[in-house]
Amino acid sequence: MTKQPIALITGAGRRLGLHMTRYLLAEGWQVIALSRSHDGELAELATTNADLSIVTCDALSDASVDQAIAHIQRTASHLDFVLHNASLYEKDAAHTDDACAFYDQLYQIHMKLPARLNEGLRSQLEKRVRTTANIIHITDIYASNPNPEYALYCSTKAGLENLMLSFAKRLAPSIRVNAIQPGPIKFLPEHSDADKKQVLSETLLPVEGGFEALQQAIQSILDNEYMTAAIIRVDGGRSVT
Ligand SMILES: NC(=O)C1=CN([C@@H]2O[C@H](COP(=O)(O)OP(=O)(O)OC[C@H]3O[C@@H](n4cnc5c(N)ncnc54)[C@H](OP(=O)(O)O)[C@@H]3O)[C@@H](O)[C@H]2O)C=CC1
Ligand SMILES: Nc1nc2c(c(=O)[nH]1)N=C([C@H](O)[C@@H](O)CO)CN2
Repeated sequence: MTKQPIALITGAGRRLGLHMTRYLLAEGWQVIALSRSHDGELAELATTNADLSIVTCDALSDASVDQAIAHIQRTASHLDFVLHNASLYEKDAAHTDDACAFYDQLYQIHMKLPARLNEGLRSQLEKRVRTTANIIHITDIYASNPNPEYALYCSTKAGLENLMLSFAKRLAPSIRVNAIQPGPIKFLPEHSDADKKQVLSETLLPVEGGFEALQQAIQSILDNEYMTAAIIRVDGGRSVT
């Protein structure tokens, strides 16, 4: 009897992470949702989905990450997919008084957490039920062409992309590792109308892509057994303007 595939999603509490949690559950996956809190829509979803388990994980706490990895090592018989989605997106100018602490946070969320999960859960990924296991690093078009207002964010997303290449080399052939570079997918509430207008004016397809656009790219990577160490842009053409 084939066992059910299991996915682990970081930052699953809202937006893309929550969207992908819902999508993979609907596709018949078990989902381990890493989140800083057990409340809101994710907790509500877990009350009606036996295939969804929530694991507390705050990238800013080594103890929290240690406990999350140990819990998954103890309880997950296998893993088929890890989606590194967790992220912090703030301007450097908002952190003139705490730039060092802010940089540390960006490193912990965008680089240290993914690297620790990839290494810490390697044996579960080797036991996958699918042909190959998959790890996808969600980076940003800004990893290749940074927005100087977000220099610290962009540099750690570039680091996340470089980590993808190393893990693709280290974990082949049983585990495939790829990156997706989103463009203007879904603005945050704090984006002003002027910000949104400016960004879309620089985008060949001048609309927000929506989480479904990323979902389709993720599914295409999962379905393609010949993809590893690839970087896929989903940006409405913004990166070429
Ligand atoms: N939205 C867009 O247009 C774009 C998005 N991207 C990338 O796509 C991915 C998804 O984007 P989006 O959904 O907008 O992301 P969000 O900005 O909404 O953040 C994603 C999640 O990161 C988690 N997170 C934040 N801080 C921490 C922390 N200290 N420890 C653990 N988790 C943390 C939160 O999960 P929780 O609350 O569950 O803890 C949050 O829901 C991100 O990696 C983002 O950088 C790239 C370019 C454009
Ligand atoms: N963690 C996040 N990273 C990014 C977001 C976001 O909402 N959360 N949004 C963007 C912008 O939409 C950008 O693509 C357009 O200005 C970038 N990264």
